Amino acid sequence: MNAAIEVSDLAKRYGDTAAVDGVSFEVSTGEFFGILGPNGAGKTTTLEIIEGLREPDSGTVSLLGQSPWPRNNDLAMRIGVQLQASAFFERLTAREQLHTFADLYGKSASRADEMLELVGLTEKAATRIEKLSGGQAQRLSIACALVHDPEMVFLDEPTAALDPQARRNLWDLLRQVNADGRTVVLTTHHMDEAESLCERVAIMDNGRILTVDTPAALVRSLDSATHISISSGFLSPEEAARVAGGVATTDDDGLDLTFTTRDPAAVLTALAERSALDGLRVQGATLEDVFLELTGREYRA
Ligand SMILES: Nc1ncnc2c1ncn2[C@@H]1O[C@H](COP(=O)(O)OP(=O)(O)OP(=O)(O)O)[C@@H](O)[C@H]1O
Repeated sequence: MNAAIEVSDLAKRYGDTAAVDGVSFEVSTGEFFGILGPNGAGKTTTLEIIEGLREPDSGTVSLLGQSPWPRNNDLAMRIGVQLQASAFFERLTAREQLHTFADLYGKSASRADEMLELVGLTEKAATRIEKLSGGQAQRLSIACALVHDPEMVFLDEPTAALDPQARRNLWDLLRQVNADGRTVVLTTHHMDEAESLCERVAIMDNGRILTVDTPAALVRSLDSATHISISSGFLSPEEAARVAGGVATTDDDGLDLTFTTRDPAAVLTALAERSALDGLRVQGATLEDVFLELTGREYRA
């Protein structure tokens, strides 16, 4: 594995708060890596230390083979950091904003326009920052992070405060950024975002990393049951018991008849044989179940 980032035993305190408390992980070149955790878990602090924006109390970071602290220009040219929309220059249009960033990095105006196109904002080029929607502003901030063609991009909660459609559009953009060969590291408190985008996820809570793996492996490691529901009223209790057939428990709340099983194929086959598939829903374990298993707490972002 060719590590783009190596983080070892990182720690950072703010007064009594151990914001980052012994964090270690590696990210390989070209990987889409996520740091997932609830508010205050320490994601932003970890990211800022890796980006070279904050000095750790202890521990080491190797970013593209170099130390990000104190800041050095070589690294600054090779990484892209998505700024919060509030960090934009005031009163500029989207195009002026991006041209200003391109200029700072010694890149051409045509490169800036290409980035505007990439993030789908060409039509909004002449719109002033304060008139952009939340999703458009987020996309512009991603364009700013990409304008100097960095090898690696850092995004801190890139889809916070977006509606579901805008989030999905942004996911497509981020997948494309990664497919273009860039290493992408993002923080998120959305389980579904981590599950959908990231090749590997570090689950963080109270300044510590609880586990790091692919979302699929994390969910598989739970060995948890699958819930299969159909609408109530299509099967008698006797038939439901036959479908369960000793491999499932049943629960009927008057709306849904739910089978909980570790052998979903058997239950689905028995339901299909009876043509009892009305309102079918199949729910496997999710990263939320992984968080619950690791912390004993429900996940609340
Ligand atoms: N500049 C600071 N001064 C004091 N405490 C801080 C500072 N920055 C962060 N903290 C505290 O450190 C802890 C970790 O914060 P951090 O912002 O890294 O978490 P996070 O996982 O990114 O959370 P969020 O999703 O809410 O941004 C929190 O308890 C926070 O209150």
